[in-house]
Amino acid sequence: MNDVVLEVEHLVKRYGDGPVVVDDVSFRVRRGRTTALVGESGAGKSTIGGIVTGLQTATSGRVAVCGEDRTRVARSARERRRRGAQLQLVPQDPATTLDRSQRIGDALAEAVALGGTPRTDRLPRVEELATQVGLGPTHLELTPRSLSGGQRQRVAIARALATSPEVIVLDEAVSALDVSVQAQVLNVLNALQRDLGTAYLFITHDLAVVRQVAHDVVVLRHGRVVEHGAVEQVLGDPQDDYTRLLLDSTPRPGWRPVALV
Ligand SMILES: Nc1ncnc2c1ncn2[C@@H]1O[C@H](COP(=O)(O)OP(=O)(O)OP(=O)(O)O)[C@@H](O)[C@H]1O
Repeated sequence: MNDVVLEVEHLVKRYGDGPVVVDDVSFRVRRGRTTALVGESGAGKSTIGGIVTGLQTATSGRVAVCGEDRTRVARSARERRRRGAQLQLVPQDPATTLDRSQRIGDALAEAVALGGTPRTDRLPRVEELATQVGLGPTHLELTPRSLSGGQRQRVAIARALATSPEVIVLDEAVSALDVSVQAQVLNVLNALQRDLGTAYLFITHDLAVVRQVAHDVVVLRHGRVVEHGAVEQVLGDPQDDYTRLLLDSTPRPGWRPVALV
């Protein structure tokens, strides 16, 4: 039971007076494991990610990280830092969170400092983080502008790792990358999980990605969980029509688009 690092229980979200967009969603993420949250556009995936990371508030329900309640917004900078040390976010587009004119080395040093690493240990820690995500010393001298999309995403992952969090939420973090770069970043994530035991909540619309990284999957439709379980079980023998539909619309080896006549 104590290997549960993220617990979401009966989560409900309405924006203002609008309709319910997250409807009684519950799931868990275990230490060193990956849970994927899948569903088509508008299913409520990013809303759940926003609530879990504290960027949005839930209408009702409960979120706990490492057994501590996170339903309320952090009240102080100290509390935000403490929470950040346990859970980090990697967004779809790191350009939105990386300072375009800041050297990568400085951006990582800032994250390391926020994580509480003593001054004398910061440079070695920055170098260690860069190595962990497959970036070299020359990359640390560059600004995000001079990096490729895949390299920028590695920087975002390194920054998320700076506080040695128990869980990282990745919101469509590889969706904008082409397939070969995507595979490289997914390999980095898998290796880090093996070495560090970090848990991931992987938000994606892409079932091919789910097969490559996730242990468990939660299928969402219109804000509700339609199916939930081990990836092999849910994708290998889907019980819900919507999961079958998602699977049928995912390109696989040998898949041929049906000609429209
Ligand atoms: N700030 C907001 N105000 C009002 N409605 C919102 C807001 N953000 C999201 N919604 C609505 O909530 C529903 C769920 O959106 P959400 O972005 O969580 O879905 P998603 O599964 O992440 O979709 P996508 O893959 O397209 O990002 C949608 O109907 C969306 O229009």
